[in-house]
Amino acid sequence: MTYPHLLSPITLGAVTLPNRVMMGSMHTGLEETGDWNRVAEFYATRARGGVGLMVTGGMAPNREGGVFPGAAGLFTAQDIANHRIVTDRVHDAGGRIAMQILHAGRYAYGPECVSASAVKSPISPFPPKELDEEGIEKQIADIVTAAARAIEAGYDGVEVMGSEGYFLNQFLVTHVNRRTDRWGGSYENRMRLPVEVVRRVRAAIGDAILIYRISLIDLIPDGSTWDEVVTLAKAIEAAGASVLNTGIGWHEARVPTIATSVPRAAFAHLTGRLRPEVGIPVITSNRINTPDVAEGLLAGGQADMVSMARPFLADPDFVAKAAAGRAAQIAPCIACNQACLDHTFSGKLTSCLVNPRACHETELVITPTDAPRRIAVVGAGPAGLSAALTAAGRGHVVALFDRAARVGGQLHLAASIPGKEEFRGLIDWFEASISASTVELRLNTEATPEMLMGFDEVILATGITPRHAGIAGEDLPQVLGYRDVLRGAPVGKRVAVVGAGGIGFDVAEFLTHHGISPALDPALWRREWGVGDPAQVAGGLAPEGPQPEAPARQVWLLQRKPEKPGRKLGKTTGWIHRATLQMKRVKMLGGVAYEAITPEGLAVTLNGEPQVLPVDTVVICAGQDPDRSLAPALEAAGRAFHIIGGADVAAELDAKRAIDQGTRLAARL
Ligand SMILES: Cc1cc2nc3c(=O)[nH]c(=O)nc-3n(C[C@H](O)[C@H](O)[C@H](O)COP(=O)(O)O)c2cc1C
Ligand code: SF4
Repeated sequence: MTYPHLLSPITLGAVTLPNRVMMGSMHTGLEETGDWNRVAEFYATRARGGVGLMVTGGMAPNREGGVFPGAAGLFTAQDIANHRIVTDRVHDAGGRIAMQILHAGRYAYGPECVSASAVKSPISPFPPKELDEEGIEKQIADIVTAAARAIEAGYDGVEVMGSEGYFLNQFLVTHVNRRTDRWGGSYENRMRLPVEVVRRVRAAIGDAILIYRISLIDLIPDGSTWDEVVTLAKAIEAAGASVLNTGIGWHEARVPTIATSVPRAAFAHLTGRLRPEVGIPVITSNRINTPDVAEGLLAGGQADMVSMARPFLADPDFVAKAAAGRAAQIAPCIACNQACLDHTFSGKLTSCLVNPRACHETELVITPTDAPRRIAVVGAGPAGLSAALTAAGRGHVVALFDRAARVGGQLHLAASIPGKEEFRGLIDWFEASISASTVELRLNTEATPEMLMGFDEVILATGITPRHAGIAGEDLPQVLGYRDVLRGAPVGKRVAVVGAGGIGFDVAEFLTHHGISPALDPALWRREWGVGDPAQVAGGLAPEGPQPEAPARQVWLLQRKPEKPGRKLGKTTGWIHRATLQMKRVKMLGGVAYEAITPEGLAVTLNGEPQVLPVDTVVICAGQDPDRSLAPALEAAGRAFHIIGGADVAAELDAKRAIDQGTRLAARL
């Protein structure tokens, strides 16, 4: 496929971009490391990959507006000099970059946070201080100063963050803005702050690019109406913005907006609705992760540009590969959030499950080898595939063995879960990358110790074997392993899932679901999560609330630990899995002592009370053990080997760790 729309130039103010792809803003934590060479290399790598325009992660305009204490910003001459390292490197690489200014308002983590009114956010422990007239003036002045400094530091423009429920967004809605002065009350008054900010930023930055990120749908009660969004967009255009980028949902919204279970381009129709209302270009965003989807949106008139944020963590060369007819080799963002947003929210540096080099460009350096060796990799799951591809890319001679007929290992199980279909894209990418590489792929082949003897290095990536739960009656026919279930074994109507880790949750989602996956059907997904039309109801939440499909089965999700199931799920996605299972009326129970599986069901003791759960099927998700069955024979033959992935640590299936470990091992062989 070719991408004539995506790869056509567009002019924003004084700057002409070579294509219509923008890397959306992502706070990575890199700036806070103080290693500016590393920051510069992160962006320069993506500039070299051909992206039209990049936006930095949100920079604080002042201390009170930082998302967390110590959030980076342009406060001193040294800060400006540091950012200059980044912009110089990006420009040398032929790229363009704008700096996002993000004032967090009541989302700022700290007692100094400020907002329109003293209305605490449900996701922050800190009630904000209500700003007085002088305080508002100070906030505007600080944002304008940050913009002017960004230009001084060499940025091609700025993005003013006006969505996701941050400071400027907070002034727009009566829910947070209870003021009666000229900054509150009528919509004209409530939008005064963002419009004034844009007007003064424009005056401060000359003809540089000015992006305004506008919230198209707040997904909170009493959010903006569609008429208000359009009114604001027109006023922002008149105030001097070059382009409107779109934001979706406040952070406190209880609707997922970027998770993998959100359909691709689920909100692009709203950008399409805004586009004819304004004269400046509009950018669409969220869950767009392939050039085909992006091209389709532009060709269909939904937007003038496409923002992709996480896809540029997964593959810095997205645009270059699309342009070169190598789209199948673009490492896909599977929207898992495991190494990006989950890291951000745990105070760790952002990276990417698919691409461990993301934000580690200066540290995880993969160079050609000057001593090519023969390397055998056993197991074509994520660990083995990553090791094989990295080693072959460096010039080693690699053979990759797997007893299965396809590469992917446990990724196939993940891909079978409704809402995790993106994993198929990851398998496809591995397959395309292996066939474009020099790796000798030996599928349907059970590697034996004898076969491995002639190699210089042996890597065991043989994965896991599921563990038994140790419950009496586990050998009865109604007891199944999770692998059998996910591969399609018949299951009854009332099911106990034993073990409520990530796999237990996945299995419960699989078992309660029937019909098409909502992730593949935007209308179904919107109904399931209660997303309405912002033109009908302020904020865009359907008045009738979420309307999930009836569950296919009654499921009990059980764990021994006496805590609420799901504690260990991803920081930013755990709530989505819990909410999904609640909608499917799954009974999630902790503190369960398993007594026995009998023809009548599963006998347990719960809160000291013995009882029998009347289930016809029991699915065991009790963890897994490393499969190192080849190790003893190799050891006996005196053959050294490396162990990676689940074969190394099998506590929880962890593709992020597997890919990272495989890549890092092969980078140093
Ligand atoms: C790790 C991470 C950090 C982010 N930080 C910001 C930010 O600082 N400012 C912002 O406007 N959006 C931020 N976002 C949101 C992205 O710009 C984007 O809207 C979102 O990831 C959905 O787009 P995507 O599916 O293309 O990734 C962040 C997203 C991620 C994953
Ligand atoms: S960690 Fe997952 S969501 Fe984040 S960029 Fe990588 S693939 Fe995408």
